[in-house]
Amino acid sequence: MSTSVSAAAVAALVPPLTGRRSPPASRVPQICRRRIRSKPRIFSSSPSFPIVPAAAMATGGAAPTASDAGSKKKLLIFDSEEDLAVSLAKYTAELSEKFAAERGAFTAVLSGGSLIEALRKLTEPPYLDSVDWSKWHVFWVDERVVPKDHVDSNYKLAYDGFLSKVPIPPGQVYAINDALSAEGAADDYEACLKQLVKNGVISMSAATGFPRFDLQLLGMGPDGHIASLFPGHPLVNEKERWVTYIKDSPKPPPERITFTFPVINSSAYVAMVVTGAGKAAAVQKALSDKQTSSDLLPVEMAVLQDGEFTWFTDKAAVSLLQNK
Ligand SMILES: O=C(O)[C@H](O)[C@@H](O)[C@H](O)[C@H](O)COP(=O)(O)O
Repeated sequence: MSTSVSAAAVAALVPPLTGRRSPPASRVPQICRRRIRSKPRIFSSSPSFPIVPAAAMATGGAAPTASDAGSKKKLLIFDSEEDLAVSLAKYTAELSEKFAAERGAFTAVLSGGSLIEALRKLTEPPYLDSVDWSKWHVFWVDERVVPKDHVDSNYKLAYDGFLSKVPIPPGQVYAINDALSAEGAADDYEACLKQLVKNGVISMSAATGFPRFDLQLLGMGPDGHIASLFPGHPLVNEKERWVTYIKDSPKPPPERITFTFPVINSSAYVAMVVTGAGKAAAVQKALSDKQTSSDLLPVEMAVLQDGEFTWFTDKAAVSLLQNK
């Protein structure tokens, strides 16, 4: 398992990304550290949730382009988790190819939880060989403040289930500094991101002034939380910080760091991977026509400024939706 170094080390060690070339792996240091029918079903829950043609999905043909993005939302419903995993791998691989070609790097953000298992097809043929893993830069939307070899660590979860099986240069995997307090780890991670923006590895959103990650792969809890942004917690209103911390997370462990909504909402692409009946009520609220602004779940506050937001769901997760 990789070890981490401080964010400050990135400034000195990660070379700027120029043109279409990413830093050679050797020069990059350790981090700062259904059976679906043949095609997924695409569902529109309200006029504000437009149907996007399946061709725009990674089901074949060209990968989606940034100019296609706008602020689109799509809901994909799979008959099985297996089919979801197949589609998610293809979607992710095509975005990797698109961003690697356009900017010489692909910035991918992971959450913890069941998302990692849903990414398993990326570690198998054809993607194991066809994806240009040297272009990947991996981040966490949230992390538990525990040692990286702790059973609760999102880094460990991702390393064991995904990162150890694909040849991403270790220096392009940005884990938190687990020697620091929650406050310190959040500051350190934000400093790391700022340095990587300076180096051109992470894009900036001209529209929001926050970093614009190429793809954020997120999960949602049964209570509608995403990242470590929980319903009713003041952190959901953070407008300045890129990364912040929580010491009273209702989901254990209590101490975590998390991206803020301005960073999540500046993404180019978000894949929201949600399966199981336990999440059906939150999915129903999030995709219902009757949204009220007073009691939004965190997942409802994930509204991209200029990007494409795709729900990857199974039948159980959408079982409470009408007209599915
Ligand atoms: O560290 C965490 O706890 C996660 O990042 C968290 O936001 C997770 O993604 C959701 O709770 C969904 O988890 P499941 O998919 O396992 O339900």
